[in-house]
Amino acid sequence: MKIALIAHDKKKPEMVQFAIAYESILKEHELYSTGTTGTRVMEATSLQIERFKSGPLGGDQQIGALVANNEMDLVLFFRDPLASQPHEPDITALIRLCDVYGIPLATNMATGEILVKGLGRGDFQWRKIVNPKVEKDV
Ligand SMILES: O=C(CO)COP(=O)(O)O
Repeated sequence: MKIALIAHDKKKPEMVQFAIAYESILKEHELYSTGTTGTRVMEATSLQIERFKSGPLGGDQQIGALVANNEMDLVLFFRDPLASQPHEPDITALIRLCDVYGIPLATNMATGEILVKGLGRGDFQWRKIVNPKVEKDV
């Protein structure tokens, strides 16, 4: 499974704690992130993450392109709803693409925990049907 980790600045500490707590599940999967989020998570865990550009420089759009190509199975995007972002259109576009393609998306840690626990239980088997590129056991 391919999983994207993205967090706005105020939510990065939560994302790091989340990645530490669920490292044993996350390490079984291919991880992607926007630039700074990936750096923070890799500093705090032994997870290997393919980092894209920072969000304001196009990272959300790069992840959106994977969603549009059916090459992303889960997006964990801990948004900051209390700060305006210079790249708000990119954020909206990524969330929209997840809905267009029916990709599971968590925009806060509470939902992220439910999805990752489901991932650990094998609840994402259906992605193998809609995405033949998913070969590993999920
Ligand atoms: O801005 C972001 C998502 O919209 C996150 O980008 P960074 O991980 O580079 O901070």
